Amino acid sequence: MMLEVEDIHTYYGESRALSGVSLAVDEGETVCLLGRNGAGKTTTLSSVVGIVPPSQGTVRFRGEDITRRPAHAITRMGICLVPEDRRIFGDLSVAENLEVALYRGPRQATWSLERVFDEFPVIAEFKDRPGKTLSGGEQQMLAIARALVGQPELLLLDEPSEGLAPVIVHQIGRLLASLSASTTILFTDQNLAFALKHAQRCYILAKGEVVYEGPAATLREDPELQERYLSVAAG
Ligand SMILES: Nc1ncnc2c1ncn2[C@@H]1O[C@H](COP(=O)(O)OP(=O)(O)OP(=O)(O)O)[C@@H](O)[C@H]1O
Repeated sequence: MMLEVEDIHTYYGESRALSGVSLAVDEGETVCLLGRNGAGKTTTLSSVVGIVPPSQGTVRFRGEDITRRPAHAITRMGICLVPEDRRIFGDLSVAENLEVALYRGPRQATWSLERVFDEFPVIAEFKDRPGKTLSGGEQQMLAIARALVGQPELLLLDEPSEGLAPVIVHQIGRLLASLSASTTILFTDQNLAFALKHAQRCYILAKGEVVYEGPAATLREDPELQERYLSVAAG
C-alpha cells in the first residue's frame, strides 16, 4: 500500500474534526474523498501531510510511520498537496512560483521546469507574469504544476474543480486523467459527476467518519446512497 491512514482522530483545539478515519490508497490508484461541506475532507488531507497532525491513529507512507513528521519532511518524501485555496505567491512570477517548489533531493525527478512548460502551455506563456494576474483556472493549473515539480509519488488535490467555469473544469479533468496514468492521486471534490468520472474508488465522509467505501462505479449507480450522504446527485 502506498498510503495507509488508520483510525485517525484530528482536532482543531477542543473541537473534533475527524473521529477515526481509515483509508488506503494503492500505488497507481486514483481515489476520491467525497462528503458535504464540513465533513472532514480537507482535514483528512491536512492530517496526511502533517499540517494538522492527528492526535490519535497512524498515517503510513510505503509502510513507514509518518504520523508525527513535520509537513516539510512529508513533502520531501513525495506527498505533495494542492491546497483548496491554491496559495499562489501573488507577487512572484509564475516561473518563480515553480522554482521555490522545485525538489532538489535524492529521489528521482521526472518533472523538470522544462517539462512543465512543455506540458502546460498556459504556464509557459505566462511564466514572467506575477501569479496574482492569473485567472482562477490558470492559478489552479499553476498550483498543480507547482506540486508536480515537488516530484510527487502521491499527489493530493483538494477540490481541484471548485469555483471554476465548466470549460476549465473539463481541462482540469483532462489533466487529472493524464496524470493518473503515471501518478497515484487522492483528491477531494464536491462535484460528484467530476469525482465519479476520474476516480476508481471513493470514500464518503460524514461528520468526520467514513460512511462509505467502494468502487466509483457502484456509487454512480446508487442514487439513494448519493442522496443520503452528498448534497447533489450525479448529473
Ligand atoms: N481551522 C479550523 N479551525 C477550527 N475548525 C475547523 C478548521 N478547519 C475546519 N474546521 C472544522 O472541522 C470540520 C471539518 O472541516 P473540513 O474543512 O475538513 O471539511 P471539508 O469536508 O473539507 O469541507 P469543505 O468542503 O467545506 O472544505 C468542520 O466542522 C469544520 O468546521
